[in-house]
Order: sequence, then structure tokens, then C-alpha cells
Amino acid sequence: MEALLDKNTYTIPHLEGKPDMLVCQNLKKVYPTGKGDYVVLDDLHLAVRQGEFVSIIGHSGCGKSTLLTMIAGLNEISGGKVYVDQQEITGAGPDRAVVFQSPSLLPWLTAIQNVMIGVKQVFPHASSAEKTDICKYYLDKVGLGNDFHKKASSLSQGMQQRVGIARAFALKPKILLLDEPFGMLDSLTRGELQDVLLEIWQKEKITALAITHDVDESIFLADRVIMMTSGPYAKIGDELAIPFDRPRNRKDVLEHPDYYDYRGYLINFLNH
Ligand SMILES: Nc1ncnc2c1ncn2[C@@H]1O[C@H](COP(=O)(O)OP(=O)(O)OP(=O)(O)O)[C@@H](O)[C@H]1O
Repeated sequence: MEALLDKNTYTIPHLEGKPDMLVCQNLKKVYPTGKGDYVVLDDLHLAVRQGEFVSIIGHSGCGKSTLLTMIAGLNEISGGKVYVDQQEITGAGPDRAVVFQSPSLLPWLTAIQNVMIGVKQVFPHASSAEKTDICKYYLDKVGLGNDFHKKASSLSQGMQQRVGIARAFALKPKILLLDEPFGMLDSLTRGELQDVLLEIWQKEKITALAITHDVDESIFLADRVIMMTSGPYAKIGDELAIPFDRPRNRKDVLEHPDYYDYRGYLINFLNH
């Protein structure tokens, strides 16, 4: 365990000299309930550097989605502050794109029309050809180059989530927020989409924060895994830097001599 903690001092080459893109300060969330106030998160501090990929793990109900939706500006902040690129957030904005477990596409629209909705809002002054190019570029990147004009309702769940990922990247956000993005997919599709996500993330050098229940996924994706304590009054309990080389491929990660130490460390946290 000590050796692993030492590894937290490893420098991650692509983060050297990068400023913080996301800062959560003394964050608190209280849900009023019939039985009184329920304090989900309390005094939570988190800083994520520009271009960093952070995974968040923690027990079911500890407040991971609450944290993510507060950062997204979709859930009221009860106390503390969230800063994105040094600006305090006051609500949702195009600087933060969210990918939820279910992409909630408009089923009667095509793949490209679904991506276009957000692109039109974020780039109102771009020409129609430019907007179409942005949509096509990201749909192509997620492997839907031949499916631009298919209705969302005719796409498989995995393909719909590919559209969800394309839609988020197409907004060119500063931060990508992912809430169990692959939770509903079979393991093969899940693996494929993890690869797609990392490939685009690597190219765009975007800051990303992903909630996952899957310890292997948390390691494969992230530069750092954040472990949340169980609620109420949840906060960051521990963190682990994952200094595996980038770009990553699954085989190299799984065969890394330290892989099972990292995995064991995270599972040990969850078991206590
Ligand atoms: N609107 C709400 N009103 C009252 N309580 C809520 C509300 N939303 C969430 N909660 C409670 O807050 C706690 C944290 O919920 P949250 O969904 O953030 O946890 P989570 O860690 O994302 O869970 P999971 O891993 O199961 O998705 C839970 O106990 C949940 O029941």
C-alpha cells in the first residue's frame, strides 16, 4: 500500500504545468426530505487539472451523481462553490457537457439531427455547412460514419450512446462530465466505447470527470481515481494516481505489473 501511495507523487506527463480547470470548494448538498434535511455531501474539495481524466468511485447512494449534476449546474448547490476555468458557475452552460447513462435522444430525429440541436445553440453564428461538418466529424469519430441519417429510434443502445458521446464532444466543452456512461451496455460494447471515448479525449485534450461503478473501467480511463466516502456527509476519502502510459490500450494496462495492486487498492477502499 505504501508503494502505491508513493506513486501518487508520480508526475503524469500530459498534466505537467497545467492549471486547474475545475475546482470544487467546501461543496455541500442538502436534500430536504419528509424526515428533515439529508446532508449528502459536506465540505467536499476537488481540483481537476486541465486535460486531466478523473474517475469517481464510491458506494451506491454516496452522492456521486449529486456531485456531478452540481458541477453541471443542473442541481442547486447548498453550500460552497464550483469554479470552471476560474469562473464561479451559477447554472448550466455550454462549457460543461454531460453524458448520462441513457443518452435520451429524440427518437424521431436522426443521429445528425440529435447532435445538431446542441451545435446550433453553441455555435449560432457558424454557417450551416460548418455546423454540419462538426456533427459529421464527431459522429464519424464515434464510429457512426455510415449512420448520420438513421433515426435514433432505429439505433441500438450502444449506437445511441455513441451519439450521446458525439453530441457532448461536438459542443467543444471545457469539461466533459460522464455519469455511468456505459452502465447499461454489454461488456463488449462497453469496452469498445471506452476505447472510443479515450481516443477522442486524447485528441481533444479535454478535462473529463467520469462516475463509474466499475473499478477496472475507472483505472483504464483515468489519470486519477477519486474515492468517495459513503454518505451522509460524503467527501473525498482517498485518491490514487494512475500513471500508465497514454495512449492506452487495454492489453497493456491489464498486463502492467502494477495493475492488480491498483485494482486491489481501490477494491480495498470500497470494502471498508
Ligand atoms: N432529489 C432528491 N431528494 C432527496 N434525496 C435525494 C435526491 N436525489 C438524491 N437523493 C439521495 O441522495 C443520496 C445520493 O444520491 P446520488 O444519486 O447522488 O448517489 P450516487 O452515489 O450517484 O448513487 P448511485 O451510485 O446508486 O447512482 C441518496 O441517498 C439519494 O437517495
